[in-house]
Amino acid sequence: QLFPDELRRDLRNYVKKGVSYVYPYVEITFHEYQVDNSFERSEAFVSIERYLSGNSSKRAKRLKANVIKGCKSVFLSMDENEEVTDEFNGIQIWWTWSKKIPQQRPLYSNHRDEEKRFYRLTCRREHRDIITNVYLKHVFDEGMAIALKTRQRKIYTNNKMNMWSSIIFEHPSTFDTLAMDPEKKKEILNDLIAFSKSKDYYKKVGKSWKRGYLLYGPPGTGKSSMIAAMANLLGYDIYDLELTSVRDNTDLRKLLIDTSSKSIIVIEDIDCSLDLTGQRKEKKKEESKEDNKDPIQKKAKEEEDKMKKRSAVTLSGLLNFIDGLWSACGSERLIIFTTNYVEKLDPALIRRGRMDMHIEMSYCCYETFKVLAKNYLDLESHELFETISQMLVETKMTPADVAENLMPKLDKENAEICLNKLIKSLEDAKEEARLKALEDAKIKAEEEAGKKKEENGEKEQENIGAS
Ligand SMILES: Nc1ncnc2c1ncn2[C@@H]1O[C@H](COP(=O)(O)OP(=O)(O)OP(=O)(O)O)[C@@H](O)[C@H]1O
Ligand SMILES: [Mg+2]
Repeated sequence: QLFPDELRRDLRNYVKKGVSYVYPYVEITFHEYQVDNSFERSEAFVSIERYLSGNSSKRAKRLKANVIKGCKSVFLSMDENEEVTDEFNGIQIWWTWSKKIPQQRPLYSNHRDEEKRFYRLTCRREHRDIITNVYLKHVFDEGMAIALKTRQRKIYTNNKMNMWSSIIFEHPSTFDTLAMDPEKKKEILNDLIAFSKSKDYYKKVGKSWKRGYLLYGPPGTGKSSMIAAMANLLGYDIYDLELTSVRDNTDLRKLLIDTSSKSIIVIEDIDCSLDLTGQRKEKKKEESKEDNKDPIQKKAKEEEDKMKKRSAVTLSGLLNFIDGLWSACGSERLIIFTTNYVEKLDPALIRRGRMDMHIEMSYCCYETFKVLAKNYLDLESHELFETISQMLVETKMTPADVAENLMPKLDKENAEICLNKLIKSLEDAKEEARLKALEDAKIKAEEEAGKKKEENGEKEQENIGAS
């Protein structure tokens, strides 16, 4: 034997080293499926796909359009074997993707197309460390962020089987269209943005990353619109929790464990959805309508009442959900309660720390009106604004009603006609309020007179008895 084994091995290593010395690049490959028969696409692959679609579709010459499930826009990616160049801190990186079609088709394969797709990154050898340590993290983070931005958001509601069912969430309300005092709006906006960025802070202080808001105010003042605007701002999903169809605390817990991070959990009308204070309370507006309901509606109402009685979710169950230990599973969540009657709520439910921010949505003031006029009529100022401003001080009207008046109904209705429509309704509302006040005063006077009469009657009786 001319070459002993050892020598041969050394020689081989030498040749390898020599070649890699001449070849000044490093290649890293990312396969779509890490394990051959796994269903799940590798997270790295998906992130790279998104990153490159966002970043380099401008640079690639041949593009491929994809529609991805659960993603709201068409997204472009480079075509097969196309190369795109990315730049990071002055370093050049080349990306390509291609696929391998295996020689032997596996008998059982989970993938629809058996080809194996992969991305390949090429960079210069001296950049290897910065690429693997910094650049790739940047790619993954960006890719995740793009995925989050372009995904279709959902609104979930709990059904009778105690599971969430969802539909696509496409509410147009935003903080621009939301009419309220600009300063208060700014405060809420800042609060939300600060929350969404403070992952590390919450970790540092040892709190789970969530925040509670209580929205209260009369019907039609924009509480639901505010929630939609929050979801749109942060890109969160919404879980609309109907407490009356949750049977007990165990079911509540199960539902909440099933929610994902980056979401808003909403309990609307908390004062009437749960027996929190010992007696059930209904919305006033519903009570007055009770008498002239048709039988079908009445039946439905009875059913609902029955449901409510069956539901054994308790205040302590709910509080546990808000800040009990297990509420820490999952993170980055907002919890929002809405109510028309804040004074009816149990103080334990709304104390600070549980509901971090109390937001009052109130009747339309001049500032609110100005936002609505801008949104609905494209008006920044008008000679009628002055009049309306004064009338809004005297008369309570909800933003919903003001908006209704400002909306042009017919094509020929211009801004001035709409403003006059609003003035007319404000006058009507004022008159109505005046009449109601008179009526109330009359009833009160009658009651008092009745009481006096009774007292006098009793006295007379006593007098008769005494004599
Ligand atoms: N502050 C507001 N800014 C913009 N639009 C508003 C505002 N308030 C109400 N509206 C309009 O009125 C409609 C009803 O408002 P919304 O459903 O948000 O009221 P709400 O406070 O949730 O009422 P409820 O207590 O009955 O649930 C909305 O679709 C919206 O168009
Ligand atoms: Mg609402």
